[in-house]
This record gives sequence, C-alpha cells and structure tokens, in this order.
Amino acid sequence: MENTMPDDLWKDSFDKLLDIQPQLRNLNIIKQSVRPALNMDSSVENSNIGTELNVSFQNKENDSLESYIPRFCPISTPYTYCKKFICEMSPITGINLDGLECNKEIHKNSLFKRKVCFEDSSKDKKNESFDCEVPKNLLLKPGKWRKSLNIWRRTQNIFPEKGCMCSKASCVTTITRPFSRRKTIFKKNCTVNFKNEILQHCQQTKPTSFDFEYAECNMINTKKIGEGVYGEVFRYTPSSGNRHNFKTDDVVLKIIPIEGATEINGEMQKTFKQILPEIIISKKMSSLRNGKTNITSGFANLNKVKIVSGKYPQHLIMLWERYDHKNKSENEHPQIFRDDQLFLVLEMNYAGSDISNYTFKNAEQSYNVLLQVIITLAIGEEVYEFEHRDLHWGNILIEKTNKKRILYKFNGEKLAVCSKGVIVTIIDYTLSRVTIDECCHFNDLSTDEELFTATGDYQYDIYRMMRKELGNNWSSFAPKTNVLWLSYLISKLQGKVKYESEHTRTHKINLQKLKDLHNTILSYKSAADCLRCLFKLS
Ligand SMILES: Nc1ncnc2c1ncn2[C@@H]1O[C@H](COP(=O)(O)OP(=O)(O)OP(=O)(O)O)[C@@H](O)[C@H]1O
Repeated sequence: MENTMPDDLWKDSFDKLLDIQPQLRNLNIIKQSVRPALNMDSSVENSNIGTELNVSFQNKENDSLESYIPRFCPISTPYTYCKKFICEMSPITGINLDGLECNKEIHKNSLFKRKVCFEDSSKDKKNESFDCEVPKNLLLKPGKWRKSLNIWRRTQNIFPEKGCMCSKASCVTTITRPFSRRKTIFKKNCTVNFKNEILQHCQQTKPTSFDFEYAECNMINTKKIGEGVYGEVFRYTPSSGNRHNFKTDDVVLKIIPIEGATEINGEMQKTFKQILPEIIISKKMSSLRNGKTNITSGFANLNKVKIVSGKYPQHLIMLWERYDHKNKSENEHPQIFRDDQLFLVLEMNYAGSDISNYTFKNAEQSYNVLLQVIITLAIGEEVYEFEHRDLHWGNILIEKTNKKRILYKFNGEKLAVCSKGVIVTIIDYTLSRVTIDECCHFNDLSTDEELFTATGDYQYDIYRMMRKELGNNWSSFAPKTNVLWLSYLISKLQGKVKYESEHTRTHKINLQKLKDLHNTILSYKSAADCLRCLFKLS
C-alpha cells in the first residue's frame, strides 16, 4: 500500500491552486491557457527531490516562452504536456493571488528574463554575451535555508570568498555573500562604538570566561536542541543556586561565534556591528510582554545577553558530539575555535518545538496558533514597524500550556485567544526589519541572487514576493510581507503539518476556516489590518 501513488498525483500546480483558490474557477481560465510549472517550487514538493533539476535551456535567442521550457525537470506536469499549457501567466508567481492580476514584473524578473547558466558555453560563442548570474539546480529544503544553501554551494564547488568558482559550467557567476548585509539607517547623526554598545547591552565591561559563565555545575539536564548556520542552541535547567527569579523555566542558549577571522559553517563570523541589531531587535520584541498599550508574549523571551571568550566548555562539546551522533550535525565541530574566540550568548526561555516537528491535535488547535501569530505580528508592526521576513515553519515554536487563554493588548484594546493547549513563540530575527528609536534596522537582500532563485517549497516564492512588494528596497516598511508569510503559514497548516486526528467534525470545521482565510489573506495590507478585520476592531 505504501507504494500506491497519491490520489492527487495527476494534479499539476494549477489544479492544486484551484483547490485552495476556488474563486479562480469563476474566471474560467482553462488549463490549456496556463503555462507549465516553470516555477517548480510548489509542484516539486510531490516530486522526486533527489532528481536533478536541469534548468539549462535549449534556445536562448528566441525570447518566447517555449524556448525557456526546461528539457527535463521533476514537476508534476509531465513535460510532454508542457507545451499545451502556454500563456503568459503562472499559477504561482505570475499572478497576485488575491487580485488575480497578471504580474508582468515578476514575469520579467523571474521567468522570461531569468538568467541561466549554459552547461557548455564554450561551444557556443553567442553565449558569451549572456550574463550567467543565476545558479543551476538551486533546490533548497523547506525551513532553515541557510544550511541548505551552504550545502548546495559546497556541492556546486562555489566558494563565496572568491566571488565564485563554477567548475563545470564555463560561465563566471557572481555569488555574493547573502547574510552579512545587516544594515542600520540612523536618522540622527551619531557614531556608534559597536563593541561598547554591545557590552552595555550585556551589562559587562569586558568579555567574561565562557567556561566560568556556563560551568557544568550550574546547568542541569543540558542538551543541544538545535543549530543554525550562525550558532549552536542548548537547553538546560538552571541549578537552584543559579535561578534568578525562582522560576523553573528551562533556559535556551544560542551561542554565536563573533569577530573571528575564520569561517564557521561556511559563513564569515558576524562582527559586533552586524550582531548589534539582532540584540536590539531580540530585546525590544521580547520586551513587548511588559508593554503598556501593546502587549504580547509571542516573541522569544530574551532574559540576558552575554559576551564570553575562550574555548568551548568541554561539557558542551560532549553534548554537541552526542547531538551529532544522533542527528548528524551540519555545523563544524566546536573544537575548532581558538582560545581567544569571542561568543555572543543569547539566553532565552525554552519555547517548545517548531511547527515542522509538531503534531497538532486538530485544525482547531492550528487555527488558534495562526491567530496567535497574527496578533503577535500585528503588535510588532504597530510598535516597531516590525516585519519578520523569514517566518518559515522552523521559526515558529509551539509549547504546551495550562493557560486557557492567551492575553494580548493591541493599541490599548485587550484581546484573548483560546490557547487550545498551546502557546506560540516567534524566533530568529536575522532577516527582520524594525524601526527603533528613529533607527531602521534591516538586512539588505537587494543584491542577493541566490535566495530569490531558490526553489523547493512555497517558502521560496515568498522571498520573491517580498522583493516585489518592497521594490527591492529592504529598508522600507512594507507590513504586507508579514501577510505573505501568513499566507505561507496557512498553506502549511492546511496541507503539510501533522494532525493527530483528521476525522472529527471540529477538525473539518476549522480546516474550512483556514481555507476561507487563505482565500482572503492576501487582500490584507498588514497583519494589523487582518487582525482588525478578524476581531472586528475599529
Ligand atoms: N527559545 C527557543 N526555544 C526552543 N528552541 C529554540 C529556541 N530558540 C532556538 N531554538 C531552536 O534552535 C534552532 C536554531 O535557532 P535559530 O533559528 O534562532 O538559529 P539561527 O542560527 O538564527 O538559524 P539560521 O540558520 O536560520 O540563521 C531553532 O530552529 C529551534 O529549533
């Protein structure tokens, strides 16, 4: 039975879109007039991801769509039928899903003008005039894409520090480092000593010893629970002498090497300057739990920030190895750090497991999780012009709670959401944008080609949609980007997350509520706009 093909195997991406956007049927768009799934993002999910995506194109001279049909790619629409479905519209990225408006700009950028690498341009002199900026086969795993991107780079023999090396394709591409572009626009004229500023945030005058701060004797039940490209994440229970406020909440340490000259996990270490905004954003978002007119506990609870230096404590190294043994770490062994390595440590409350690993009771629970995310984003928008910009399902954590209701305040108005037994926390502000004290902090992705070329999940469409929404100006405030991530989240809650029981009436009613909201979500301008409508606020 396990080898039986899924019932919806016959569906191509447009068929699937009709399931979730039934109003498209009213437009009477017939399949013959829809282009094949050149955008492979969504359709590839049900395909054999291991199969190489061949995006070499046969004929570059003719600018018509036909010349850009891949010769072979693992899409659910069989290639033999591709040429039948030709028009200038893509069911995924060619239209705005809410307005059903044909999005010519995206066409220009991502389909017709998409620059590609030819496998062997030396055989064809004409190819020399064709810029080769978009890498081949950039198929990333859903969720934490930085790791996936680094693995892709390694397999393609691309070394970012040299700009690019493309060993097989005879083209020179410019692969820029995507994640070191954290910027802050200061509206007031001021010069900042980043190191001192960070030490102030840490309430330190100089870095303290890593071994001393995180000695084994002060930490109980410690284990490594996660990793990102920038850091290792450990969880522990503070030993009684080390509990500051008599709470027994478990602590999470996110340990990020900084300021060193060596690359870690394929990335240059962040500098004081680059890490400061992450500290500021984390602190401010966390402080919203103690706000006056706006209150949410939906952003990670940051208790402390510390700068430590020295070798990794031996007990953490052992836990790192245990995790590696069990889960196969993609990060480098912490033994590689020198004795004078600096680390930034963010101490947060443990906030559960991420949505991709969570099994919901039913859609009623997941619908209430969605409401918690909407309210939290809305409050972030109101107070700090916050856009998360990377809210994939690995960055939304869920934990069980005994509280019946989660309470919020939005512009002075008290709101409550039934918890249905779970509480939500949003994490990871690496790409986030905020305005704090007249400074705008953001991550400039304007020259990042890789992220906008990636495929493999609807997630990667969202980065392209954000770029369009922002006009590639990443400092500007466009809360619609939060709405785009909500649309992504709803699609995951409908079809991708795990449910304990799917046959109850409650589940079906709430799944319908998710579908209804999915049909309208992109018509909202911001999470706050959506919240006002859902809670009938003025
Ligand atoms: N407060 C927390 N509670 C529980 N788990 C957490 C917490 N913070 C982080 N984690 C876990 O650690 C993982 C990595 O954290 P995070 O996303 O903040 O790291 P990162 O280095 O920013 O990752 P990226 O590679 O996306 O930059 C998360 O996916 C999550 O599983």
